[in-house]
Amino acid sequence: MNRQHQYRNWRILCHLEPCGAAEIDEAVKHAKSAFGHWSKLSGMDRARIMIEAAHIIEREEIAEMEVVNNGKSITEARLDVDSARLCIEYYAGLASTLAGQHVQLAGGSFAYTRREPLGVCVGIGAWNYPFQIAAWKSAPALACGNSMVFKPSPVTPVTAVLLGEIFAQAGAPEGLFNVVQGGQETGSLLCHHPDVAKVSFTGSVPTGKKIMEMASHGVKPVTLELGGKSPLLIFKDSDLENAVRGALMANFLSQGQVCSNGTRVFVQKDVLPEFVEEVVERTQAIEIGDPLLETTRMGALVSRPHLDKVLSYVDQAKKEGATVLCGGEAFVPSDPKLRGGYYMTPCVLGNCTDEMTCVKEEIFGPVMSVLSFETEEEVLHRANDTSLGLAAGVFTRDVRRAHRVVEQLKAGSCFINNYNITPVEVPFGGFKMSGIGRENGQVTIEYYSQLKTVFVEMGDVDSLF
Ligand SMILES: NC(=O)c1ccc[n+]([C@@H]2O[C@H](COP(=O)([O-])OP(=O)(O)OC[C@H]3O[C@@H](n4cnc5c(N)ncnc54)[C@H](O)[C@@H]3O)[C@@H](O)[C@H]2O)c1
Ligand SMILES: C[N+](C)(C)CCCC=O
Repeated sequence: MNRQHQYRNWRILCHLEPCGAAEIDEAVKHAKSAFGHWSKLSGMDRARIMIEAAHIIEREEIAEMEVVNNGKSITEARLDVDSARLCIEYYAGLASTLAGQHVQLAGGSFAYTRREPLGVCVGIGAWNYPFQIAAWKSAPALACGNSMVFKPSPVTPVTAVLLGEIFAQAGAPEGLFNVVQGGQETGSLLCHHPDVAKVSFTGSVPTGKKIMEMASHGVKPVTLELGGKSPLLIFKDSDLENAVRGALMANFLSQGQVCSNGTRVFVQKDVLPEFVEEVVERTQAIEIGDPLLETTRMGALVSRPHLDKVLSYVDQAKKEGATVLCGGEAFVPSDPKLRGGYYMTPCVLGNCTDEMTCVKEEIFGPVMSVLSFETEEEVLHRANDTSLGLAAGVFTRDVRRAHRVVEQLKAGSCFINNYNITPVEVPFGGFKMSGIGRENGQVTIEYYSQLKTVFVEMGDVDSLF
């Protein structure tokens, strides 16, 4: 097929220029100036503006723009936007609770601690949850009194700009949340900028390592939310209906482009045939197509090169001996306006073994690898045999087994009898090479603030000299 014909339905959303050193300098300067004002406000005053931003998010139709930005279904985009809104509300609630400690010392002297903001924080986002990532980073940063310069992925540059407009509309001081566009060069300029106090990054492990290295030059703290190859353990005593639902949630949200996905599905041998039959039937029933339709459950992958990469993982799996139980092919929707879109049929791979590439590497697409196991000890060893540790899940009716297993799973987020839920009140982040620090939950306040200790002498100086 000639390329012109194949891609005739391409539409250009907008033209964006990557920001260079001068633009980055300007953005950081604005953020620094906003920080001066914002950091002096009370938590209650910061909260008021953040709550207003959350209300605007509720009123605006952002989800449709996210669909166009990323390709995911409107149903999922609405959930992502809602998670962004909830996150901003949650941290608005925490803004006025930030407090230090009072410590009594001898002779009436005392010390107290102050929780202070860091300054200008940089956020660098991945393309799979563009709006949500911008909110998950900016909400705790702003609640603590910081300002932010945010760089979305150049693949999905649109909706972070909307968030910037929303904060401004809500009454945030000019320069509080700035969006800069560009790829790795722009990101690198941000990490190296001397007036940047912290870098919070979401993306791949190789880029995460570079971010950490760049930040180390300025001894800047980093939050790294990186990749995963998470295990999902399904024991024979589990409620199989729920386990199948969980496996689908663990693999096919956002066209499988989810860091926390449980792509290594270990099923106890006794229930493997039943599980496979049910999971394949449900996977084949997933409605693929126009992501703006209410009935669609799987939209388009993010780009042509990414679709090609995911399909090549399926080919490689076949060559290495896995069985394609369903899907794994490029999909051409019947609607002519969608032809040339980056669709594929969700795939379940059977007969997988631990050495296969599909089981070892993060595919970041709708490809579930099913593996069989016999004992708890064996599956725990295999589940933990990876350098990554973002998430893990277990399905069982045995409550003692559930807690015993999660205690031994080496992952930052463990799910018992569910998968891929991320309430904003709960910390999220990885063990091992899946990252450093946490997003969401109270603990994230510690990643966007620093403690100052103040000693107060009530007597005379007891000098040794
Ligand atoms: N743990 C999490 O919360 C989480 C969430 C979403 C995605 N991810 C991971 O993200 C990856 C997919 O996203 P991606 O392809 O956008 O990742 P990526 O690492 O290619 O890019 C992420 C961001 O980093 C920027 N970047 C790239 N090189 C840079 C450099 N040298 N200096 C500064 N910035 C640079 C990119 O422009 C982009 O904004 C997957 O591995 C996935 O698991 C993790
Ligand atoms: C909301 N999810 C589906 C758990 C995704 C969290 C962010 C990771 O990519």
